[in-house]
Amino acid sequence: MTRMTKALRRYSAPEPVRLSGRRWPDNVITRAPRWLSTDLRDGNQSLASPMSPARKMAMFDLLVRMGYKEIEVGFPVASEDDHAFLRELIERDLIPDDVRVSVLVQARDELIRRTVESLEGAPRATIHLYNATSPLFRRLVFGMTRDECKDLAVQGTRLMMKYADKTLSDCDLGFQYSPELFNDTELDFSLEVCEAVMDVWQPGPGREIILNFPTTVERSTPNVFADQIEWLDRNLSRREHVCLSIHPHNDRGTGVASAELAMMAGAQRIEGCLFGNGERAGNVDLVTLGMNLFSHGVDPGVDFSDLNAIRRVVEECNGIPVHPRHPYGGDLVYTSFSGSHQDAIKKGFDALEREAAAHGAPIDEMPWAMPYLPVDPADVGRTYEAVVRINSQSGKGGVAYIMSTWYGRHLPRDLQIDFARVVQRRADSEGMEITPSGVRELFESEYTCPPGPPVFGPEPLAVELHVDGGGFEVGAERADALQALRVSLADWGIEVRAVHRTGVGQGERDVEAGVAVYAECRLGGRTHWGVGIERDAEAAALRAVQAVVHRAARRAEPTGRHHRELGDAHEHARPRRRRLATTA
Ligand SMILES: CC(=O)SCCNC(=O)CCNC(=O)[C@H](O)C(C)(C)COP(=O)(O)OP(=O)(O)OC[C@H]1O[C@@H](n2cnc3c(N)ncnc32)[C@H](O)[C@@H]1OP(=O)(O)O
Ligand SMILES: CC(C)C(=O)C(=O)O
Repeated sequence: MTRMTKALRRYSAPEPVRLSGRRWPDNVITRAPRWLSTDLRDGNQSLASPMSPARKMAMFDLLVRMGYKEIEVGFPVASEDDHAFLRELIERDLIPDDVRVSVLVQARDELIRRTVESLEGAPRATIHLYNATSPLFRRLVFGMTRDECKDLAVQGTRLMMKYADKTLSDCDLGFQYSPELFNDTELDFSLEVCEAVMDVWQPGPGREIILNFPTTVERSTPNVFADQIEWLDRNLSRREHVCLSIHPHNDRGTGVASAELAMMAGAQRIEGCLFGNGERAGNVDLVTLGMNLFSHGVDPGVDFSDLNAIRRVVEECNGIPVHPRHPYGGDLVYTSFSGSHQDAIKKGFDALEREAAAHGAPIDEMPWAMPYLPVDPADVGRTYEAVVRINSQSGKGGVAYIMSTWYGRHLPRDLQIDFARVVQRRADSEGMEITPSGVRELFESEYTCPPGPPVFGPEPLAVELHVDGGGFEVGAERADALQALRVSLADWGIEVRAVHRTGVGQGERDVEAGVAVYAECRLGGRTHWGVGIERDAEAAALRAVQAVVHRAARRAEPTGRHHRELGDAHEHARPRRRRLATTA
């Protein structure tokens, strides 16, 4: 018996909710909830080194820039830093008119008094009061009965209102109450406490109450939380004056799912942190939630269009790196290494370009239907550069993608296959990723030839292929020239099987303009590819064939067997009827 098997009997699943005729499974999320960022409170309190005032300010600025309208800025009685930060926001008038800050406090007289005082001068703010309500906490932490526990919340609310009456008469004051450990609390008791709190606060027209239900430690599957929220949604009195808020944690890794199902069940507001910072496995991740909405065409009401910059600020403020696989924002989430994924992505981008051209519309206005990419990286400020990266798992699609997107080289299919083998050999031998510039260098060393006549065999092959003068006739049309080239090369035992001509210069990194000719030739009994890129098609074609000869020579060089091949190839290359043109 392993240690874990033995330990199994220590755990049990929480009770499911008995809810008949549940409605949430049929609901669809069609609009964004109200968001509250608790980066500066729950997020901050989970850090080994809580944020300095400067880091807090950077986080606050970011949240405001992104469009968050409700921001929990701290627990003012927790630390001098929290208090000072709140005072700075108020005294320097740094809270935009459409932003409401909130502060958290326990249901303890002295702490409530000081919290209310810390808000003095704020034009608008929300006080967030909490106490734990679950049976475990009632027994273990507070030693209280249900009634005493309810009374703690009721007294806390009364005290908050009493102090606020004195100190915050000019403040547009909001109130939020959270039964901490809601998900572990008997539903009827959560309701009883909330109703008692509402009896004190008296929500009504123009006087909302935010009732916030946390999965303080996530312990159930998300459907159970959704059932709990639907049950509240059905049973809370004064429902139209209640903002039903949730505060999911992520202990089981299902914080986002819990939040989404709870929205379907009636939650109107969500509290969380950017990139899921927060206690233990984090608060629910506001980036993923917002981007999930976006990916369904629902406006999240928050701007993620420069996700890299957002991530940098968050990493800096929290001192915690965002995982490379973090949904939407991680370094690797728009990147594919594996061949079949790359092939599908390349085909997807090719189709998108074709469809955009057919509609005469820019690509970024076309519907997004891309294999393996749930959203367009460009929509969150990412480039396509990292979409495909090359290692030993890659295939021809990926290699072709790099060559076309980065360098504007649109390789014919058979050359893609040929080059993918070359890349695969290199990736296998080096056992690591090959960068795009590495791919290009490999391509050039394989398929292009250095300037000057090609070296072929022990003696230089005295061939320089000229377009005009002596070698072969060049017609007025490019096609004629290529045809002439084809005929003439046949004289040399070089069979040009296919010549592909494309423009170059559409790559992200390569603005070289001109014509690329990809020549597939038979020489010495083997197929060789060569590439020429020149200003005009004829020159490029000649350069391509020259590259073929060069490559054939290189491939024939190293071994005895290859030397024999070289001899054969040399033989094959001797002119049978006429020379094209020779250098001295
Ligand atoms: C799930 C959450 O994230 S809740 C927010 C948690 N965040 C924080 O705790 C960070 C800020 N907290 C602090 O800085 C400190 O805890 C303070 C300043 C609030 C209080 O500090 P202290 O009074 O020194 O001590 P401490 O936190 O240990 O207090 C625990 C006491 O508060 C009581 N308590 C805890 N939570 C609450 C609450 N919500 N309402 C009323 N009493 C509470 C406990 O029962 C305990 O009482 P006891 O001393 O009679 O046993
Ligand atoms: C104070 C409450 C909302 C909380 O942070 C939690 O329960 O996680």
